[in-house]
Amino acid sequence: MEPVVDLRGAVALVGRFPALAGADLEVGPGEVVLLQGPNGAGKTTLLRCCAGLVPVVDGVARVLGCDLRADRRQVRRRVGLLAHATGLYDELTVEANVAFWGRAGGCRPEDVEAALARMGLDGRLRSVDVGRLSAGQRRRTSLAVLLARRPELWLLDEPHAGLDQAGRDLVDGLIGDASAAGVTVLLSSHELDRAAAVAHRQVEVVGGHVRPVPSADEPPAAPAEVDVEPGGPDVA
Ligand SMILES: Nc1ncnc2c1ncn2[C@@H]1O[C@H](COP(=O)(O)OP(=O)(O)OP(=O)(O)O)[C@@H](O)[C@H]1O
Repeated sequence: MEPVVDLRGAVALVGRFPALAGADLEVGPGEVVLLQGPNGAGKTTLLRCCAGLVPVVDGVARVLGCDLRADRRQVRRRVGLLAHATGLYDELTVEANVAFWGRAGGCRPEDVEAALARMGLDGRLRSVDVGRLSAGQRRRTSLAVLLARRPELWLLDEPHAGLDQAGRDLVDGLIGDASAAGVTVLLSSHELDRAAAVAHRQVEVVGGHVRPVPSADEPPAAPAEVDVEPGGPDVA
């Protein structure tokens, strides 16, 4: 089966800066993969790259079977990106935003209703303009948009940020349900304990490269073999 995300030596530019500098990552259907790594490492760029928003100039970059180097626009309808910038319209209500962005992604009216209910936005908040929402309520609205669009690949940039305890638990539940339904999830987070609990595996992004992170129950790597000259190693 073809991987959902298939990056091999992918180089992606942000402006003229190669924020992905030869990234390798393969993710299969239904997998939940956590991207960890320091500030500026390239996590957001990797997620945006998979959403078809960043030009890939070298290597292999295929997402959901689409060749991002040939045409990165075709993948956009099939993925859901939860980003720092919400893209929501301040002057529209929560419900109107979810309906607008949901329809742009081809969703049905019942998907909008189900998404609002799942995110706890089906009461008073549905009629409130997004410009009047708190940061956490906006985050919930963005998540409702993502749910309504029912994407095949979820790309979540710091999905727990700005949410209260109930909201964080809700996000974890959404990720678990999505994965159980065969949806693939890539998420970045600095809240490693919480995010690791919902992920099947973790990778580390450093300097625009991706490295595996061994799982806690994997045996530690064998020590590297060292060639020792007869007479023993030099001691400084
Ligand atoms: N608009 C831009 N122009 C130039 N360089 C940029 C731009 N946006 C990001 N970069 C650079 O690309 C690199 C990767 O940034 P990215 O936002 O992907 O990192 P990150 O791992 O998501 O960081 P954080 O944990 O702080 O969110 C950084 O070195 C950053 O300075």
